[in-house]
Amino acid sequence: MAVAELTSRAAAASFARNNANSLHASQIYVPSSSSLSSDHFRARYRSTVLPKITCSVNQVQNSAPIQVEIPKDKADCYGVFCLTYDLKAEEETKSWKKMINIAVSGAAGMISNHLLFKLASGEVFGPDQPIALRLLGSERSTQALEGVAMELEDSLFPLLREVNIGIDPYEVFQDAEWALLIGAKPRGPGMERADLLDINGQIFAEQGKALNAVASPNVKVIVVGNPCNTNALICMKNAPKIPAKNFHALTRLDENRAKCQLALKAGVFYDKVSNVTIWGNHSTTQVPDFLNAKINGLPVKEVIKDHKWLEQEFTEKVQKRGGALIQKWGRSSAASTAVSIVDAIKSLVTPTPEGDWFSSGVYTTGNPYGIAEDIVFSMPCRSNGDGDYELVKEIQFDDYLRSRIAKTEAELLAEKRCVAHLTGEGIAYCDLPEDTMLPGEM
Ligand SMILES: NC(=O)C1=CN([C@@H]2O[C@H](COP(=O)(O)OP(=O)(O)OC[C@H]3O[C@@H](n4cnc5c(N)ncnc54)[C@H](OP(=O)(O)O)[C@@H]3O)[C@@H](O)[C@H]2O)C=CC1
Ligand SMILES: O=C([O-])CC(=O)C(=O)O
Repeated sequence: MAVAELTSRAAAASFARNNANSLHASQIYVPSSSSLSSDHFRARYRSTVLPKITCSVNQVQNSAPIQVEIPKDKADCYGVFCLTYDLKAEEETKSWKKMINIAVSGAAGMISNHLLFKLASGEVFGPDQPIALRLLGSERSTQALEGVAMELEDSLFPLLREVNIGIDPYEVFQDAEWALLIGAKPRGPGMERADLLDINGQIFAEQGKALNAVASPNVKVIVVGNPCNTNALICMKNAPKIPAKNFHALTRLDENRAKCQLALKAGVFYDKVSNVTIWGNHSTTQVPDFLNAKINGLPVKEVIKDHKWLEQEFTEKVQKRGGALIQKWGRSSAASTAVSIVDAIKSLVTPTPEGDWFSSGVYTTGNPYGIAEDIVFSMPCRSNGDGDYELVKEIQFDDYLRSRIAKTEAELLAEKRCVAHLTGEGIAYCDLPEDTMLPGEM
């Protein structure tokens, strides 16, 4: 075994951690690899001060032990990702953009298991955008997170340059430019919706504080964990340094579901359906808007003449699609949710096609539709591809759409009152209008 340069504590520490079982105590050898030449690699080590255990690393040829420090927790780089390639040293990577940091919570969960591999493949941010993944789990999922990191290692993604895993959001969210907040407690049998709001709200309050403290000041946050609108509001309220506009609740899955149903009814492929807005809450009060939606550039109501179907069957099908899927699959949508997260991010980093828009749960303050201020509500957005968005102004309303919007708005206002203790707005008072459901609970 030839000896790699052990100038890097991180590489040695990582190697030690990953190989501890197969090595003699206190004797750790670093494998030979041409790719470990000092010209092209330098090891990276998170600057966080961590509790340490030390072990010695022997170099085979001179056997002088090197003291390396192995962080006790998991908030450090993982395995092969401790090595950072000098991107400007190679012809094929010279033109790549600066690496971006993407934090993902619930990283050992089902949705993440699809999403992380899409992010790492380049499908989301493009083939010249190297990324670092910062994966947040909990005590429960520490082992599972390592498993995820191992699969990422074994996938040999050229664009994936760093993976950090950890259980402390103040470490994992460090310098995050995107935060995809997926981890949340599922509603258990007999659990009141108010209890779910409280338990998950606490998670998102904590994560908001952590983002505020350590993330990039312009971090874009997409909240997926349910109830995602109110979780996004809580997260935002606990992160006053981050622009409120940067917080999104994922309703893109609902938009995709609506497009699918409209395409099916009209007998066209999905790509002919555009301008679909989901209004309001990611719950069974959400409003899939068929008044403004188009098929082949024509108003949906001109193409689908069965307006009763639109008002009743279509609307209910979209609202309850998550539950229908759980009944078939035995678990909630994970792959299609991951796809919709990809769609949501791409909609922010690429210009919206002329005349079209996308749905996202965003902060209502200043909205042009007369929707109550200070909640997170799904609305039609456009982006010029810089990560930001604007609300679409040219929207029609009729009595049906207004009355449906009022219902989902009332639900979100009630949810907000229920989490006042987590948004810094006083004492919580829960008067949820009825026990409405998450899409997956039907
Ligand atoms: N907005 C949308 O369109 C959709 C939202 N969802 C929501 O996304 C979330 C994740 O779904 P999915 O990945 O399938 O779920 P999983 O149960 O597979 O994973 C979720 C992760 O959440 C974490 N978690 C569970 N309980 C708690 C808790 N008490 N405190 C903190 N974290 C917890 C777990 O991470 P760990 O063990 O590391 O703590 C777990 O890995 C759910 O809230 C789901 O309802 C789902 C589909 C669509
Ligand atoms: O309730 C859930 O976890 C599932 C969900 O949000 C959906 O499928 O839209």
